[in-house]
Amino acid sequence: MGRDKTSLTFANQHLVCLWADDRRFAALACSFLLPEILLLVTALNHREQIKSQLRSAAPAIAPSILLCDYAKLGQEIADLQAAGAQLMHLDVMDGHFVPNFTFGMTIVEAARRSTDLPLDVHLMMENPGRYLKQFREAGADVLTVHEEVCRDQQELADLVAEIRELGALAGIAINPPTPLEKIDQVAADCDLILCMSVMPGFGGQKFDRTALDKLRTLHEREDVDALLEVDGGVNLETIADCAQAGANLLVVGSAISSGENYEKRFRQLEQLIR
Ligand SMILES: O=C(CO)[C@@H](O)[C@H](O)COP(=O)(O)O
Repeated sequence: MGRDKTSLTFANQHLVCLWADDRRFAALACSFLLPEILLLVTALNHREQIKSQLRSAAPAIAPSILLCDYAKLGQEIADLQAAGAQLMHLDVMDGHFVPNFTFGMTIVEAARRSTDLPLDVHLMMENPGRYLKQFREAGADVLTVHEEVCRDQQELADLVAEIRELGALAGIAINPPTPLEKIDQVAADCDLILCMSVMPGFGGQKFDRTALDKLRTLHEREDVDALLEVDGGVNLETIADCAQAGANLLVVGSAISSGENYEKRFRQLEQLIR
């Protein structure tokens, strides 16, 4: 993507020179640039469309497929959608950043073929920049990277820019011990902020209430237009507090997958946030 940006800037500078020289050359240069411009416009449109879809659904439950039965993934996703899900949350774990493995782009791609709902892909991994394009091509609509894997806020900002250029919503996630100051310079320029309410890696952990203060602070910041998401230990006891604190997207894993009837569990949870 850095290369694309450079080539665009380079081409733009030449366009200006050529325009001064000869308008026919400028028109020719324009036609070379058209595919790049169309790609940028398509990416922008997709991102805006998914963002407004999620904004109108909010507050929305984002079921995590972490604990689902992967032998029947398509059916699990269909059942969650029938129960009322308006997006799916997919947890990618690399065994380095978190002490657990899950899956990569093949499962994201399988999920993509199973539903038209937005796929919210949480990258719990080192070096996410290496794989952003592949996850996007597999069908991710939201790509969330962790602050903790970045050297500094500039690296985080670069990942955000790259995700946006790929046409996905750019999310940044912070673990419970990470203070909001660590994302201060990027918060106003991303599409989603995920406040983890457990240390990432496993479902079924106890909710950490420090996430609520972060959500409240972000919700009050006028310069932050990002969707606010919370993940970990969100269940019948904690979901109302999360919504009240300003969470737009509430990731729920075990509180849904442990129940036999997804629809009933969905209704119970939804009643607490409406
Ligand atoms: O990211 C994670 C776990 O690290 C999750 O998305 C889990 O799937 C949430 O599971 P519960 O805490 O709701 O059981």
